[in-house]
Amino acid sequence: MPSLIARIDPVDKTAGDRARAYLDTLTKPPGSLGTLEALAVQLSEISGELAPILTPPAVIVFAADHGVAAEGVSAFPQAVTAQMVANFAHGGAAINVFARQINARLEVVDVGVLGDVEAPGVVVDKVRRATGNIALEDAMQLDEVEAAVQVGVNAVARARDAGCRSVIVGEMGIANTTASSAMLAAFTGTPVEQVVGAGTGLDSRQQVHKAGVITRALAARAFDAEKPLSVLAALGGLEIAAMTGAYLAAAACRLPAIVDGFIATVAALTACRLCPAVRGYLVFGHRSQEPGHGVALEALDATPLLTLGMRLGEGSGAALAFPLLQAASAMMAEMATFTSAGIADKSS
Ligand SMILES: O=C(O)c1ccc[n+]([C@@H]2O[C@H](COP(=O)([O-])O)[C@@H](O)[C@H]2O)c1
Ligand SMILES: Cc1cc2nc[nH]c2cc1C
Repeated sequence: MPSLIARIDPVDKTAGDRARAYLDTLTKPPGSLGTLEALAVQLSEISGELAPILTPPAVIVFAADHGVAAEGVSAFPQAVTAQMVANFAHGGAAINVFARQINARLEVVDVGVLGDVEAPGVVVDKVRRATGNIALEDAMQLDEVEAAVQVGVNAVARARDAGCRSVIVGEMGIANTTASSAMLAAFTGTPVEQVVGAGTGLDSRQQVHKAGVITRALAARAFDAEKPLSVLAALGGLEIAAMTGAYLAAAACRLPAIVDGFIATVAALTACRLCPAVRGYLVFGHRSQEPGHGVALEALDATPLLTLGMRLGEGSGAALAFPLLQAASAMMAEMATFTSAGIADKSS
């Protein structure tokens, strides 16, 4: 991992300045395309180009189970993780639909599902079968964290080798909002009650129980909040570690990564704590309804593109945001300038 981190350069601010200047020559009042203009600048900073090609996008969904599911912290049984992996493989999940809409290369990676999934096309890269129950023991050993991070790095390498020019990372793992909330509380010191939510649909009484489990885990586990890998080992998840690796790898390849919801943003925060330069490569797709997402976004000083009241995961919100990135790049490539269109510029 140190060699991967050494390969991550800060984004190119000079290319961003060039993009900003070019934007003001296009046939529109300066700044009138709002967030799309900021997005175009960021895509130039990432790629070094005025109008980078972003297609095809890669959608990589990492799946894993969580021992803490035994504490009754999810509205759904643990078996749903494996069942949804089979659904991804057969093309029936929301992310399959949205990935098809944007012509993405979709890959599903089993980095730690408890059982064996008999389904075509799933990449089986199991580091272990589920994490330990964080209320009772560490989620993983440090060498398992490193192996799971590498699973994410390898998945991005496959996507790049297949010609992908942007990366969307998603996840599936029953109880992973518990692991994500615990990690976020550990990283930021935010009170547990402010980072706990319904996940797949807990009522308010069940959320109090979930907060109690997280509080116990935080008290019982040994970790150093300044060492992201130790936080992953004590409280995290195999898919969260793989997503962390995927964000690091996207940055090392100078590819934009679109961050999805709560779990994805906690993984993105983990990657940025490991290497702050990763932040410049991240575009935030949507704001999840999970309350901890706001805390995680604030920790990253991030404003998502869309607010759709979603809380699904799988990379779904990021996939829906992808056309906005395409629009930002296309506007740079295709819009006329004041000069080329013979339109009078703003009077001085
Ligand atoms: O992405 C989000 O913001 C999000 C918010 C709530 C739930 N999820 C999904 O729901 C699962 C975790 O919920 P839970 O209640 O089992 O912890 C997991 O598979 C996630 O993909 C995802
Ligand atoms: C059905 C279902 C689909 C999901 N996709 C991501 N997390 C999920 C959780 C459940 C329960």
